Order: sequence, then C-alpha cells, then structure tokens
Amino acid sequence: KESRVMKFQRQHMDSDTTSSSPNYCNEMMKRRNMTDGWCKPVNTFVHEPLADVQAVCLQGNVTCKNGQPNCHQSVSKMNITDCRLKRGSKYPRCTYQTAQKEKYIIVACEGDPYVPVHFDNSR
Ligand SMILES: Nc1ncnc2c1ncn2[C@@H]1O[C@H](C(=O)NS(=O)(=O)C[C@H]2[C@@H](O)[C@H](n3ccc(=O)[nH]c3=O)O[C@@H]2CO)[C@@H](O)[C@H]1O
Repeated sequence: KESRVMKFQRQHMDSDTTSSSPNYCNEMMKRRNMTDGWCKPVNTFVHEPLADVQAVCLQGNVTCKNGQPNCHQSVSKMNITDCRLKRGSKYPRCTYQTAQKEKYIIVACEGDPYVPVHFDNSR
C-alpha cells in the first residue's frame, strides 16, 4: 500500500521539469495515475528539489483549509504548475488546462520525519 508520503510525491513533485508545455497536465495527470476511475479536478505539481519542498514543513505554520493546524507556507515563491480539469471534460477523457505559476505553496506535514503528506493550497 502506497504511503501518504509517497502519494504526495507521486501527485505533487516534478523536480525534473521547469517549464510546462500546454499538454503537460494531460500527460502528467495520466502518467501519475490521477485519471484512473475519475478525473482528479485540481492538482498542483511543484518544480523544485524535493529537499526544498520538504523544508517547507519547517517554515511558516498556518491553518489548513480543513482547520487542522499542521500546514506550512513556503517562505519563498516556488515554480509550480496548476492542472485544472476543463469544463465539459468527461471521464475517461480527462483534459486539463495547464497553468505555470510562481507562488507560495501551503502543505500539510505529519510524521517523524515531519514531511509533506498533503498539498493544501498556493497563494
Ligand atoms: N491538515 C492535514 N494534515 C494531514 N493530512 C491532510 C490534511 N488535510 C487533508 N489531508 C489529507 O490529504 C489527503 C488529500 O488528498 N486531501 S485533498 O484535500 O483531497 C488534496 C487536494 C490536493 O491534492 C489538490 N489541490 C488543491 C488545491 C491546490 O492548489 N492544489 C492541489 O493539488 O486538490 C485536492 C482537493 O482539494 C486526504 O487523505 C486528507 O485526509
């Protein structure tokens, strides 16, 4: 069974890419298995080294969207790609809009070692 730590990395880490082509989300949402059974509506990929994203757990503590206190906001903006399901897109044909941005990321962290387990938001 996939751990939540590995699930976070599968769903949200892509350190190897810096600029995303218009088809990036269509390819990556499929490749990272977020179009099996349903089209995941929203998903962010972070184009920074894993160590830099893990370090966010030691940065600004903020409240998560769900009210839990274990979220952290990056001190610097990060290179991300937001994938958003296109209106009218119907499973199994999951088609996404690809939007590259530089934003602060907010992740939830848990465990020992205290590492990201959930992508909460960007701002
Ligand atoms: N505080 C916590 N501490 C620990 N764990 C916590 C905590 N909170 C939730 N989990 C857990 O995380 C798991 C999970 O998948 N949560 S999820 O909200 O559906 C993920 C969102 C995110 O993937 C995506 N999204 C969203 C916005 C954006 O900018 N970028 C972007 O990618 O959309 C998804 C839906 O919004 C679930 O098991 C829940 O229990």
